[in-house]
Amino acid sequence: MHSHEDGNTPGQSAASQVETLNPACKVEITDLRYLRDGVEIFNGLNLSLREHRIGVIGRNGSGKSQLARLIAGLAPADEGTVTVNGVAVAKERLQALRTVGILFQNPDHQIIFPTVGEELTFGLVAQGMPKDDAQAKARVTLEKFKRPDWYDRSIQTLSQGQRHLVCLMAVLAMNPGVIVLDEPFAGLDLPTTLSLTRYLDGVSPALIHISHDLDALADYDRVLWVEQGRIERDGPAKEVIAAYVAAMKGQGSSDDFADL
Ligand SMILES: Nc1ncnc2c1ncn2[C@@H]1O[C@H](COP(=O)(O)OP(=O)(O)OP(=O)(O)O)[C@@H](O)[C@H]1O
Repeated sequence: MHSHEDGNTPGQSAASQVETLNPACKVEITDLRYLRDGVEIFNGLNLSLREHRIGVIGRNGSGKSQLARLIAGLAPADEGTVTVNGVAVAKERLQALRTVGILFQNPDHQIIFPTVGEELTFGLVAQGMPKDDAQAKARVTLEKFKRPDWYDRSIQTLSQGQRHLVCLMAVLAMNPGVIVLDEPFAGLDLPTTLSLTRYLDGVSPALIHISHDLDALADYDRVLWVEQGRIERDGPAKEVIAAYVAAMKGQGSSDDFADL
Protein backbone atom coordinates (compact mmCIF):
# COMPACT_ATOMS: atom_id res chain seq x y z
CA MET A 1 0.00 0.00 0.00
CA HIS A 2 1.46 3.31 -1.01
CA SER A 3 0.94 6.43 1.05
CA HIS A 4 -0.61 9.58 -0.34
CA GLU A 5 1.74 12.45 -1.07
CA ASP A 6 1.27 15.87 -2.54
CA GLY A 7 4.52 15.83 -4.46
CA ASN A 8 5.97 18.56 -2.32
CA THR A 9 6.71 17.00 1.06
CA PRO A 10 9.76 18.56 2.76
CA GLY A 11 12.60 16.10 3.25
CA GLN A 12 11.22 13.59 0.79
CA SER A 13 13.44 12.97 -2.22
CA ALA A 14 12.00 13.50 -5.67
CA ALA A 15 12.80 9.85 -6.45
CA SER A 16 10.60 8.54 -3.67
CA GLN A 17 7.90 11.02 -4.65
CA VAL A 18 7.65 9.33 -8.03
CA GLU A 19 7.31 5.94 -6.33
CA THR A 20 4.59 6.90 -3.86
CA LEU A 21 1.46 6.68 -5.94
CA ASN A 22 -2.02 6.76 -4.52
CA PRO A 23 -4.28 3.91 -5.66
CA ALA A 24 -7.59 5.29 -4.34
CA CYS A 25 -10.53 5.16 -6.76
CA LYS A 26 -13.95 6.43 -5.92
CA VAL A 27 -15.83 7.70 -8.96
CA GLU A 28 -19.45 8.71 -8.37
CA ILE A 29 -21.71 9.78 -11.22
CA THR A 30 -25.21 10.75 -10.13
CA ASP A 31 -28.20 11.53 -12.37
CA LEU A 32 -25.90 12.80 -15.09
CA ARG A 33 -27.35 14.64 -18.03
CA TYR A 34 -24.89 15.90 -20.61
CA LEU A 35 -25.43 17.61 -23.94
CA ARG A 36 -22.82 18.42 -26.55
CA ASP A 37 -23.77 21.15 -29.04
CA GLY A 38 -27.39 20.48 -28.28
CA VAL A 39 -27.10 16.71 -28.72
CA GLU A 40 -28.02 14.70 -25.63
CA ILE A 41 -25.20 12.24 -24.92
CA PHE A 42 -26.22 11.10 -21.40
CA ASN A 43 -29.49 11.36 -19.53
CA GLY A 44 -29.99 9.90 -16.04
CA LEU A 45 -26.64 8.09 -15.93
CA ASN A 46 -25.64 6.69 -12.52
CA LEU A 47 -22.33 4.94 -11.90
CA SER A 48 -20.27 4.10 -8.86
CA LEU A 49 -16.73 2.87 -9.53
CA ARG A 50 -14.40 1.52 -6.85
CA GLU A 51 -12.31 -1.05 -8.67
CA HIS A 52 -8.63 -0.70 -9.44
CA ARG A 53 -8.88 -1.76 -13.10
CA ILE A 54 -12.03 -0.78 -14.99
CA GLY A 55 -12.49 -1.30 -18.72
CA VAL A 56 -14.97 0.61 -20.90
CA ILE A 57 -16.10 -0.90 -24.20
CA GLY A 58 -18.78 -0.06 -26.74
CA ARG A 59 -19.38 0.71 -30.36
CA ASN A 60 -18.11 3.81 -32.15
CA GLY A 61 -20.10 6.82 -31.02
CA SER A 62 -21.58 5.10 -27.95
CA GLY A 63 -20.32 7.81 -25.57
CA LYS A 64 -17.06 6.43 -24.19
CA SER A 65 -14.91 9.48 -24.92
CA GLN A 66 -17.53 11.84 -23.55
CA LEU A 67 -17.64 9.76 -20.37
CA ALA A 68 -13.83 9.97 -20.15
CA ARG A 69 -13.93 13.77 -20.47
CA LEU A 70 -16.60 14.04 -17.79
CA ILE A 71 -14.66 11.82 -15.35
CA ALA A 72 -11.51 13.86 -15.97
CA GLY A 73 -13.44 17.07 -15.32
CA LEU A 74 -12.84 18.46 -18.83
CA ALA A 75 -16.56 19.06 -19.36
CA PRO A 76 -19.25 20.13 -16.90
CA ALA A 77 -22.42 18.08 -16.48
CA ASP A 78 -25.63 19.83 -17.55
CA GLU A 79 -27.41 18.12 -14.68
CA GLY A 80 -26.23 15.82 -11.90
CA THR A 81 -22.75 15.41 -10.44
CA VAL A 82 -19.42 13.76 -11.23
CA THR A 83 -16.95 13.33 -8.37
CA VAL A 84 -13.63 11.51 -8.23
CA ASN A 85 -12.26 10.74 -4.77
CA GLY A 86 -14.66 13.35 -3.38
CA VAL A 87 -13.58 16.10 -5.82
CA ALA A 88 -16.20 17.73 -8.06
CA VAL A 89 -13.79 17.46 -10.98
CA ALA A 90 -15.31 20.00 -13.37
CA LYS A 91 -15.56 22.68 -10.67
CA GLU A 92 -12.56 22.14 -8.38
CA ARG A 93 -9.98 22.19 -11.15
CA LEU A 94 -6.81 22.40 -9.03
CA GLN A 95 -7.92 19.50 -6.86
CA ALA A 96 -9.01 17.63 -9.97
CA LEU A 97 -5.49 17.93 -11.45
CA ARG A 98 -4.15 16.26 -8.33
CA THR A 99 -6.79 13.55 -8.41
CA VAL A 100 -7.40 12.39 -11.97
CA GLY A 101 -5.23 12.26 -15.09
CA ILE A 102 -6.23 11.48 -18.67
CA LEU A 103 -4.40 10.04 -21.67
CA PHE A 104 -5.86 10.65 -25.11
CA GLN A 105 -5.59 8.59 -28.24
CA ASN A 106 -3.48 11.21 -29.99
CA PRO A 107 -0.52 12.55 -27.99
CA ASP A 108 -0.42 15.59 -30.28
CA HIS A 109 -3.76 16.64 -28.75
CA GLN A 110 -2.16 16.49 -25.31
CA ILE A 111 1.39 17.81 -25.68
CA ILE A 112 1.62 21.62 -25.59
CA PHE A 113 5.32 22.37 -25.15
CA PRO A 114 8.27 22.03 -27.55
CA THR A 115 10.49 19.95 -25.21
CA VAL A 116 9.91 16.89 -23.05
CA GLY A 117 11.21 18.60 -19.91
CA GLU A 118 8.88 21.57 -20.32
CA GLU A 119 5.93 19.26 -20.94
CA LEU A 120 6.52 17.24 -17.78
CA THR A 121 7.22 20.34 -15.70
CA PHE A 122 4.06 22.10 -16.87
CA GLY A 123 1.64 19.55 -15.41
CA LEU A 124 3.36 19.64 -12.05
CA VAL A 125 3.37 23.45 -11.90
CA ALA A 126 -0.33 23.40 -12.86
CA GLN A 127 -0.87 21.19 -9.80
CA GLY A 128 0.68 23.92 -7.64
CA MET A 129 4.27 22.66 -7.35
CA PRO A 130 7.03 25.33 -7.31
CA LYS A 131 8.87 25.43 -10.64
CA ASP A 132 12.27 24.24 -9.30
CA ASP A 133 10.68 21.22 -7.61
CA ALA A 134 8.65 20.49 -10.72
CA GLN A 135 11.76 20.52 -12.91
CA ALA A 136 13.55 18.21 -10.46
CA LYS A 137 10.61 15.82 -10.43
CA ALA A 138 10.44 15.88 -14.24
CA ARG A 139 14.11 14.82 -14.35
CA VAL A 140 13.58 12.07 -11.78
CA THR A 141 10.60 10.77 -13.74
CA LEU A 142 12.70 10.63 -16.93
CA GLU A 143 15.42 8.74 -15.06
CA LYS A 144 12.86 6.29 -13.75
CA PHE A 145 11.80 5.56 -17.33
CA LYS A 146 15.45 5.32 -18.40
CA ARG A 147 15.17 8.42 -20.58
CA PRO A 148 17.34 10.93 -18.66
CA ASP A 149 18.59 12.45 -21.92
CA TRP A 150 15.06 13.39 -22.99
CA TYR A 151 14.77 16.45 -20.74
CA ASP A 152 15.89 18.88 -23.48
CA ARG A 153 14.70 16.70 -26.34
CA SER A 154 12.40 18.34 -28.87
CA ILE A 155 9.00 16.66 -29.09
CA GLN A 156 9.20 16.99 -32.86
CA THR A 157 12.09 14.53 -32.95
CA LEU A 158 10.10 11.80 -31.16
CA SER A 159 8.12 9.01 -32.80
CA GLN A 160 4.41 8.58 -32.11
CA GLY A 161 5.13 5.77 -29.61
CA GLN A 162 7.73 7.93 -27.86
CA ARG A 163 5.21 10.80 -27.65
CA HIS A 164 2.76 8.40 -26.00
CA LEU A 165 5.47 7.59 -23.49
CA VAL A 166 5.95 11.33 -22.80
CA CYS A 167 2.21 11.67 -22.08
CA LEU A 168 2.28 8.61 -19.84
CA MET A 169 5.30 9.92 -17.93
CA ALA A 170 3.67 13.34 -17.56
CA VAL A 171 0.49 11.82 -16.12
CA LEU A 172 2.33 9.46 -13.76
CA ALA A 173 4.61 12.28 -12.53
CA MET A 174 1.46 14.11 -11.45
CA ASN A 175 0.64 11.16 -9.22
CA PRO A 176 -3.15 11.01 -9.61
CA GLY A 177 -5.29 8.44 -7.81
CA VAL A 178 -7.13 7.68 -11.06
CA ILE A 179 -6.00 7.68 -14.70
CA VAL A 180 -8.53 7.69 -17.53
CA LEU A 181 -7.19 6.13 -20.74
CA ASP A 182 -9.09 7.00 -23.89
CA GLU A 183 -7.76 4.42 -26.35
CA PRO A 184 -4.23 5.65 -25.77
CA PHE A 185 -2.52 2.96 -27.85
CA ALA A 186 -4.68 2.91 -30.96
CA GLY A 187 -2.43 3.14 -33.97
CA LEU A 188 0.77 1.99 -32.25
CA ASP A 189 2.71 -1.06 -33.37
CA LEU A 190 2.40 -4.26 -31.36
CA PRO A 191 5.73 -4.18 -29.47
CA THR A 192 5.16 -0.53 -28.42
CA THR A 193 1.59 -1.32 -27.39
CA LEU A 194 2.69 -4.35 -25.41
CA SER A 195 5.49 -2.55 -23.59
CA LEU A 196 3.30 0.46 -22.71
CA THR A 197 0.46 -1.89 -21.65
CA ARG A 198 2.83 -3.95 -19.51
CA TYR A 199 4.05 -0.80 -17.87
CA LEU A 200 0.52 0.45 -17.24
CA ASP A 201 -0.54 -2.89 -15.77
CA GLY A 202 1.98 -2.35 -12.99
CA VAL A 203 1.15 1.24 -12.03
CA SER A 204 -0.54 2.05 -8.75
CA PRO A 205 -3.26 4.52 -9.81
CA ALA A 206 -6.66 3.07 -10.61
CA LEU A 207 -7.23 2.84 -14.36
CA ILE A 208 -10.43 3.52 -16.29
CA HIS A 209 -9.42 2.21 -19.68
CA ILE A 210 -11.48 2.74 -22.83
CA SER A 211 -10.43 0.30 -25.51
CA HIS A 212 -11.53 -1.60 -28.58
CA ASP A 213 -8.75 -4.09 -27.78
CA LEU A 214 -10.82 -6.48 -25.69
CA ASP A 215 -7.83 -8.71 -24.86
CA ALA A 216 -6.18 -5.78 -23.07
CA LEU A 217 -9.15 -5.66 -20.65
CA ALA A 218 -9.63 -9.41 -20.14
CA ASP A 219 -8.06 -9.46 -16.66
CA TYR A 220 -9.69 -6.26 -15.44
CA ASP A 221 -11.80 -6.16 -12.26
CA ARG A 222 -14.83 -4.74 -14.03
CA VAL A 223 -15.95 -3.83 -17.54
CA LEU A 224 -18.68 -1.38 -18.57
CA TRP A 225 -20.32 -1.79 -21.95
CA VAL A 226 -21.66 1.59 -23.11
CA GLU A 227 -24.39 1.74 -25.73
CA GLN A 228 -25.98 5.01 -26.89
CA GLY A 229 -25.14 6.81 -23.65
CA ARG A 230 -26.44 4.00 -21.43
CA ILE A 231 -24.67 1.21 -19.55
CA GLU A 232 -25.79 -1.82 -21.51
CA ARG A 233 -23.93 -4.27 -19.31
CA ASP A 234 -21.65 -3.97 -16.29
CA GLY A 235 -19.77 -6.69 -14.42
CA PRO A 236 -16.79 -9.04 -14.46
CA ALA A 237 -14.58 -8.59 -17.53
CA LYS A 238 -15.02 -12.05 -18.98
CA GLU A 239 -18.82 -11.99 -18.79
CA VAL A 240 -19.28 -8.51 -20.22
CA ILE A 241 -16.71 -9.00 -23.00
CA ALA A 242 -18.26 -12.34 -24.03
CA ALA A 243 -21.74 -10.78 -24.18
CA TYR A 244 -20.39 -7.83 -26.17
CA VAL A 245 -18.55 -10.02 -28.69
CA ALA A 246 -21.67 -12.16 -29.20
CA ALA A 247 -23.84 -9.09 -29.78
CA MET A 248 -21.31 -7.42 -32.10
CA LYS A 249 -20.91 -10.54 -34.22
CA GLY A 250 -24.67 -10.59 -34.67
CA GLN A 251 -24.73 -6.92 -35.71
CA GLY A 252 -21.60 -7.11 -37.87
CA SER A 253 -23.14 -9.79 -40.04
CA SER A 254 -25.63 -7.23 -41.36
CA ASP A 255 -24.49 -4.45 -43.71
CA ASP A 256 -26.55 -1.72 -42.09
CA PHE A 257 -24.60 1.45 -41.17
CA ALA A 258 -27.77 3.30 -40.15
CA ASP A 259 -26.86 3.49 -36.44
CA LEU A 260 -23.23 4.65 -36.87
N1 LIG B 1 -19.43 18.25 -30.42
C1 LIG B 1 -20.39 17.33 -30.60
N2 LIG B 1 -21.62 17.70 -31.02
C2 LIG B 1 -22.60 16.81 -31.20
N3 LIG B 1 -22.46 15.50 -30.95
C3 LIG B 1 -21.28 15.07 -30.54
C4 LIG B 1 -20.16 15.96 -30.33
N4 LIG B 1 -19.12 15.24 -29.89
C5 LIG B 1 -19.55 13.95 -29.84
N5 LIG B 1 -20.83 13.85 -30.22
C6 LIG B 1 -21.66 12.62 -30.30
O1 LIG B 1 -21.61 12.00 -29.05
C7 LIG B 1 -21.72 10.61 -29.21
C8 LIG B 1 -20.64 9.95 -28.38
O2 LIG B 1 -19.37 10.24 -28.92
P1 LIG B 1 -18.03 9.66 -28.29
O3 LIG B 1 -16.88 10.34 -28.96
O4 LIG B 1 -18.11 9.72 -26.82
O5 LIG B 1 -18.10 8.13 -28.77
P2 LIG B 1 -17.07 6.97 -28.49
O6 LIG B 1 -17.83 5.88 -27.83
O7 LIG B 1 -15.86 7.46 -27.79
O8 LIG B 1 -16.71 6.51 -29.98
P3 LIG B 1 -15.36 5.92 -30.65
O9 LIG B 1 -15.26 4.50 -30.21
O10 LIG B 1 -15.66 6.04 -32.10
O11 LIG B 1 -14.20 6.78 -30.21
C9 LIG B 1 -21.61 10.32 -30.71
O12 LIG B 1 -22.90 10.05 -31.19
C10 LIG B 1 -21.10 11.61 -31.28
O13 LIG B 1 -21.57 11.83 -32.58
